[in-house]
Amino acid sequence: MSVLTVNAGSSSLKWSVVDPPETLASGTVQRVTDHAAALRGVLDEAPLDALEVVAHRVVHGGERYSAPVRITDAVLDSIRDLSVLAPLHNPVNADGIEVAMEALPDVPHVAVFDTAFHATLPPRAHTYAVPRAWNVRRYGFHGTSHAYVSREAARLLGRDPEEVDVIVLHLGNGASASAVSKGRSIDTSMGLTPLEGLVMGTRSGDVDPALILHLRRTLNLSTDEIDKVLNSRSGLLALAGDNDMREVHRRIEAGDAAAELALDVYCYRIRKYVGAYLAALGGADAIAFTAGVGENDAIVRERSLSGLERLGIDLDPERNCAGGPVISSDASTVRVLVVPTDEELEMATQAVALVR
Ligand SMILES: Nc1ncnc2c1ncn2[C@@H]1O[C@H](COP(=O)(O)OP(=O)(O)O)[C@@H](O)[C@H]1O
Ligand SMILES: CC(=O)OP(=O)(O)O
Ligand SMILES: [Mg+2]
Repeated sequence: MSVLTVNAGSSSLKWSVVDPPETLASGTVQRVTDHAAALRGVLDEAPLDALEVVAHRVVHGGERYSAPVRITDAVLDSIRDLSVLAPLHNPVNADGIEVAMEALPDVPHVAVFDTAFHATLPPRAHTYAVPRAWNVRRYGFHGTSHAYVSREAARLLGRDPEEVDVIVLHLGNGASASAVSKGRSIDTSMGLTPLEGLVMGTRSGDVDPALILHLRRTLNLSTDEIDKVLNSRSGLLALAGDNDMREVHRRIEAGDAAAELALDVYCYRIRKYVGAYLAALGGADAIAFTAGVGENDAIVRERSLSGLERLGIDLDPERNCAGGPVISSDASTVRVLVVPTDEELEMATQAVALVR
């Protein structure tokens, strides 16, 4: 019995065939522009015998979905309706579902939502101080990854997830931080949409909300233009000229001052969220770095957490360069970890639990 997972991210299409906890095959199509075409290619090549279920990553589940759900036409409609709150993701997630359901009509298809793990946010963390009638709130994203990585972090500490407080730093093309207390997400940096919080490849993260008014009034930009700039042409891309952190480092080595500033802004934002979540949790047992940048980039990890010894955070430079799993010194009261995420395995496990 096996599960096909489809993870249509903002910059890539990741897939795997999993027989939990075993991954039988997997692949990534990078720099995807046409997710539907890319998925058709994957479906031609992936080993799909004895397929039991297809698990689809869906970024925004809105108010309605706080757990995985079997996909029906009505579910697909509501995923499309939520596109306005996740413009880089829900449309391609929905396209992927349509392609896969057409190609594999005889197996159940399950949506696993990025927002689900953050359904436990307390009101003080998910409420914006704006009129109630607007019916907006913080949802948070990358939840499948934050769930998996916070559990893995507890395992590395040799403790039960219910006993530990962990800060997870998911640094991919999209990036978010979360505060996970005793297995439950209590705060996270992305908000109503995946735009808020950390600096990302092409997204600004936190800005003064009045920036949008300022742009409308002074540059006369339309809502769609502002949306496009903040989501697709900001972040590292705007500051350094490239959204890939590896290229940012290459430019810094070549003496590029703009790239140096971009890295500085990126890491300083992470540092501020770590401070905020240490306070929210009342201290943490561990900080876990994950996703493309978090798992591979020792410089980002060092820049984000250096000089925090007074907060109990003491990185070991050699362990950090070696890539973990433990990268803090023995004196560090907060253990700093590198934990490779596995959204595919987590999605597959959740989908199997739903259909069996
Ligand atoms: N060795 C590396 N050093 C620094 N950054 C890296 C490295 N490898 C990958 N990355 C970064 O990781 C990002 C992709 O992360 P990933 O988690 O796969 O993102 P997504 O799921 O959003 O597509 C790339 O944009 C790149 O900047
Ligand atoms: C929610 C989100 O930003 O996802 P990704 O990092 O895959 O773009
Ligand atoms: Mg991702």
